[in-house]
Amino acid sequence: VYLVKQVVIKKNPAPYPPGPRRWPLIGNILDMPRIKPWVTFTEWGQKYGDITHIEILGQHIIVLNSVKTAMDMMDSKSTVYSDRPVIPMTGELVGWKTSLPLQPYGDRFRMFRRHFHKVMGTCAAVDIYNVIKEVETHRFLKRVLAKPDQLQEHVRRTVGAVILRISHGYEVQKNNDPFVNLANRVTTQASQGSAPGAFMVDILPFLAKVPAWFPGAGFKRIAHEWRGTLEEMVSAPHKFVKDQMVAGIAPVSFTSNLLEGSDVSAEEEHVVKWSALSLCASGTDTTVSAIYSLFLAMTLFPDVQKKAQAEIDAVVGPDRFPTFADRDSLPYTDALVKEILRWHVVAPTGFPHRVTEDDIHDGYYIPKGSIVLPNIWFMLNDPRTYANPSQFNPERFLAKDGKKPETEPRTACFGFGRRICPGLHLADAFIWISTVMSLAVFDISKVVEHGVEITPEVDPSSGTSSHPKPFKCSIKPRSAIALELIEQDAKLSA
Ligand code: HEM
Repeated sequence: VYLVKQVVIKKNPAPYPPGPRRWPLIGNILDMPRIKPWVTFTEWGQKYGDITHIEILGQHIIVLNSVKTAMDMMDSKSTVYSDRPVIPMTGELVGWKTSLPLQPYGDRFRMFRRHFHKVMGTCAAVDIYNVIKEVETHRFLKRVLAKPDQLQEHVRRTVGAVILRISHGYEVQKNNDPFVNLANRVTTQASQGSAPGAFMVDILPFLAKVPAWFPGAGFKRIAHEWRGTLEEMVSAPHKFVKDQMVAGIAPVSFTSNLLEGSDVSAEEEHVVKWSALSLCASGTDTTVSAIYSLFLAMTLFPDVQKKAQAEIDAVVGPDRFPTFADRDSLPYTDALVKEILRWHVVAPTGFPHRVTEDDIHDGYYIPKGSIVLPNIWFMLNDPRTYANPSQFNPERFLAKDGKKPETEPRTACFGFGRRICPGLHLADAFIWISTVMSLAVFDISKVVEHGVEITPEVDPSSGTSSHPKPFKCSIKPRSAIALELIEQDAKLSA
């Protein structure tokens, strides 16, 4: 062992960052958490510091536990820290490697990012979609009023409707819309498939060669089924746009915008198709999780709800819905949205970046090919940054009595560097309008069953996007005027 150590130390230009003890051959394979990985990553952070290193069968994995380190690596050295790893299950077997989230860093990646930047790269660019969000959120409130016990389905349907309208100009007409259902299936499967440690083939890639009938190769059958769903989601809505364009009735959308013009090459069309898919897939599950967590927080923290409602009542009054034009006048509600993004961390371990060159960071050796995982959950629950991080307290984001607001969660929750979430302006606006319109007209509270008040459990799921555990809550109109507002027509005028 001593001799081996000598060789390693000689070969490497610096030591690896500290981490759990590695075993011969298997390295840290037994240390890699499969469930709620952010809990273990946080323990590592406390034990080894902000940069932890593990190795699994020669694959170096670096876990980061502070925003500063994540920025220093993935922002400041973004040319080296912006690739994506090869993910055997989701990327190769299911086929996601063609989409933006798994696109290798390079020219095609830049083509994808240009598309996103054009359509949603600034607050002003996403303003165009505000009317869609307001109208669809109004429709959401109507559905919640009719069937409050189906909250999660209503959130999924609404987010799916807005995203599909933006990506393909498709207006969801009725319950059980085929494209919304398809999009939901695709994103759920992707989230399950890409959770760190969920599939053994991601740790032992040679398993990909095992035939599907082989005992233990159930993952291959799953991959085959998921690939079919993915391919349908890439082509079916795209065909819808093209048919509409031929008929001259296509509304402006991400896809129609990028397909317009006489000569779009086959390669360009391919990227447009997959860009729109990336938008739908990455934008739906994440936003659903955030909006659902808003209802969980409001069930658990009635005082916060009352404060936000008091602010909305004072600024907007009871006779109309709040709109985006009111945002600057509603600082507490704005702080509430920040606290939602901090308290329920939608992407607790971010999305892995891959290092394309050897690097020495803070005196530690980060070899080429390392996978970097930011522990975003801890970054947003770090007591060095947030006072009483487990407490739900929007006021932390308001300046008060000479005290500065605490750090914006958006510095971490949307990821880092050149891979930062390209949908962040859209997501932020969407969560804000859902919050403000819902609280304007509804009281959300705990349900009472057989005389007993049920307190929902806070138990977020594992997965690339983490969801609150399904819960029951009571959702009732706040007043007769609120009921009237909800029941008004919700027409799409844009
Ligand atoms: C609450 C909502 C959302 C959260 C918390 C979130 C978070 C994230 C995170 C953490 C990443 C990984 C960044 C990195 O690699 O460092 C990401 C990537 C991405 N997000 Fe989001 N996101 C949200 C909503 C959206 C929306 C609405 C869209 C599209 C409209 C979207 C599109 C994407 C895409 C395409 C990527 C891949 C970017 C790339 O690989 O270059 N996201 N998001």
